[in-house]
Amino acid sequence: MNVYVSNIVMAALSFPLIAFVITIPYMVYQYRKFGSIPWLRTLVVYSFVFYLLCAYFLVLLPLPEDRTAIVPYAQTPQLVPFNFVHEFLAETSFSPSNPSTWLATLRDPYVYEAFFNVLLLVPLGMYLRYYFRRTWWQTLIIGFLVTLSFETTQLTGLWGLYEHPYRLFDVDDLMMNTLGAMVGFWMVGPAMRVLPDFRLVNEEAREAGMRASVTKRALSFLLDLLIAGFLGMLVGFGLAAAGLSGQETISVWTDRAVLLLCFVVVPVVTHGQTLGQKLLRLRIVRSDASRAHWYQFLARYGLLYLMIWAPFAALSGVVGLDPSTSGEMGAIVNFAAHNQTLLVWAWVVLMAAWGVSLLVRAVRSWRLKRPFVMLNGLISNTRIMTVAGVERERERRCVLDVADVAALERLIADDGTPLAELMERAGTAVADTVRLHVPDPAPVVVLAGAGNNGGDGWVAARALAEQDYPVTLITSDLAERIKAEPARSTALDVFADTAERDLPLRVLIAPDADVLIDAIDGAEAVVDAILGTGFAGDEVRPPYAAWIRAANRRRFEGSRGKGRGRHRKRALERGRHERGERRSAPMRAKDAPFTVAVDVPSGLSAQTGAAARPCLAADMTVTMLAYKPGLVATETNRWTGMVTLARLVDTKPYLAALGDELEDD
Ligand SMILES: NC(=O)C1=CN([C@@H]2O[C@H](COP(=O)(O)OP(=O)(O)OC[C@H]3O[C@@H](n4cnc5c(N)ncnc54)[C@H](OP(=O)(O)O)[C@@H]3O)[C@@H](O)[C@H]2O)[C@H](O)CC1
Ligand SMILES: [K+]
Repeated sequence: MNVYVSNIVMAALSFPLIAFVITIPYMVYQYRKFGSIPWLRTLVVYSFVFYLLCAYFLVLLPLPEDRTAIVPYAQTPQLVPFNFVHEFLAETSFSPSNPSTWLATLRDPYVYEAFFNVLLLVPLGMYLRYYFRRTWWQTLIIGFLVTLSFETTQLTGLWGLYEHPYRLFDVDDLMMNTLGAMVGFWMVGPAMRVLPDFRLVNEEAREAGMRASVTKRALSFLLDLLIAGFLGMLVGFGLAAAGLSGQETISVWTDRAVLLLCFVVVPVVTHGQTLGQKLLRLRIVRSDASRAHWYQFLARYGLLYLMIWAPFAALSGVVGLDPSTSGEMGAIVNFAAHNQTLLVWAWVVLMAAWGVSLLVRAVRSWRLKRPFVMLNGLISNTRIMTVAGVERERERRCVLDVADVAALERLIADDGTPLAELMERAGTAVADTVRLHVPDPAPVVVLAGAGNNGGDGWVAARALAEQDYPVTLITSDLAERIKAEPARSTALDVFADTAERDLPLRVLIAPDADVLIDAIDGAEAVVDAILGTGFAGDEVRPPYAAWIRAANRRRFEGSRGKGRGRHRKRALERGRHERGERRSAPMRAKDAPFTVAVDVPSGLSAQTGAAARPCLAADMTVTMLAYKPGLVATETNRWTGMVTLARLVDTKPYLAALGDELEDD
């Protein structure tokens, strides 16, 4: 027993070192893959590393005294399955019918070793299922391979490091370890219902990763300094080889050249990325996310260089250091040494001003939830954004009026991609969004209007049903009575497909209020494909108004089946959240379904952003082809939730043509 404990202590002692070594690569990998690093993931990954360390130490330690040691019992592999049961029965007085022998059994080495062998890989099975999302058979194979690696390491004497096996290769160990992995796999199953789902954690991390956090920027700067330091070292070797190593001025200027290369020349070549930023998918841009000029990189990093070194150099002058000892900033130091009183004051004032500005910028960024802006960024009019953030910002700047979107659609159709195909892609994009937020098949309600926005809804409904999501599509009329094209043919197509392929998709035509509310109450996701860019007026007509009210009620009040009925009824009568009379947006209910609006939330004018009565409140809006003016105004955020763009096609060439057309007009 003591051996187990001491091995775990050994693992705990070596863990900080391992953690230190893996942290930078881990952060770089996570930032590249997800953009941000949730604490939960770090906890899980580091605990997994610690567990592996414990497992290997338990299996491999203690090592024999010397390389040639022969451990007699370990020389012949034990290949008889269940040998430990025979040995146990042969050597003890255990009798199943005699309870007084049971307790002694637990203290028997054969029993507790088998127990520990099972226990050893229980966590592995848990991690494999919960974090790595492996199936049972993959867990079985991985569990077996891991235990095989333990046993072969023992058999080969740490892969040849020792001349003889120092522990017994035992098939019973293989079996018990693998069993342990499977026990872990089954045990974690029920817990996964309450544990956070890592697919959603990843999704949130991706969203949060759109921002260039302070940590991410600091890490990229650290990487750049490491790269510059390494290059500086190489140059140093070069200088030494050329016999120039002793010359201070040369080394000062080569250091500066290396910094210039890393922080100015490289960004010029890569259009705004130092190597560290490239690694972490960051980019230096102007404050409006447009491309920065070479002199801005120079200003940004030149200022930073001065901000880091000048105060120290000036201070050393002020405190009377010998200019010749302070190296590269000698001139400043020299000047400072001769104007001490003046400089002491100038220095104090500047530092105080800098401190105050730092505080102001920090409070501003915290209150407005905006990234922290560095002083050198402010002066050079540059900032660091994530590559994805730059992309999104640029997309959001390319806003098209609703009439222009229609013109764009025509251009695309004339070029050979018909509207029906665009509808197919639009609906698929919506279904993909639902699947990202509700990763396992669960009931979905699609509210489909009679226009082409509804057509997108029909496509999304089929795409989800194809992935085994039980879908209820609510429509106001029979598919054949839909007037808009290609919505009509698409709906007919989906209808026929559903019957033919027996998809889990039921269509409710003009359901009454109770049926509608029941369907929405049972849904994990709601797709709002009622009204899109074709909506007009400041009131939504029936039956859509009732659909929107039902979806909003479920979103803000929770499901009807879950108590608080009277309270909810009153709230519904007041209907304040629909009329937008509340100053602040109402709280989303905890159990609200994920609500995604197709193109624009129903009731919101895509052109002006004005909300009609009622207007649907979504968690996310997937808008097609281009952002519309009504979606980018911050006030509409409470209806749209986060807005993402589904490009459907590469719109760049068409946008250029459209631009020419608009100019001609
Ligand atoms: N942009 C693209 O690339 C694509 C967009 N698609 C989708 O199509 C819609 C636009 O479709 P459209 O048919 O032009 O219009 P809508 O479906 O948004 O709306 C038309 C229906 O709305 C009814 N309506 C209008 N005002 C009201 C109101 N105040 N109350 C109730 N109902 C209203 C209207 O009924 P009418 O009786 O007035 O005719 C129509 O039934 C776009 O948003 C995208 O989602 C395609 O997928 C292709 C690609
Ligand atoms: K909609």
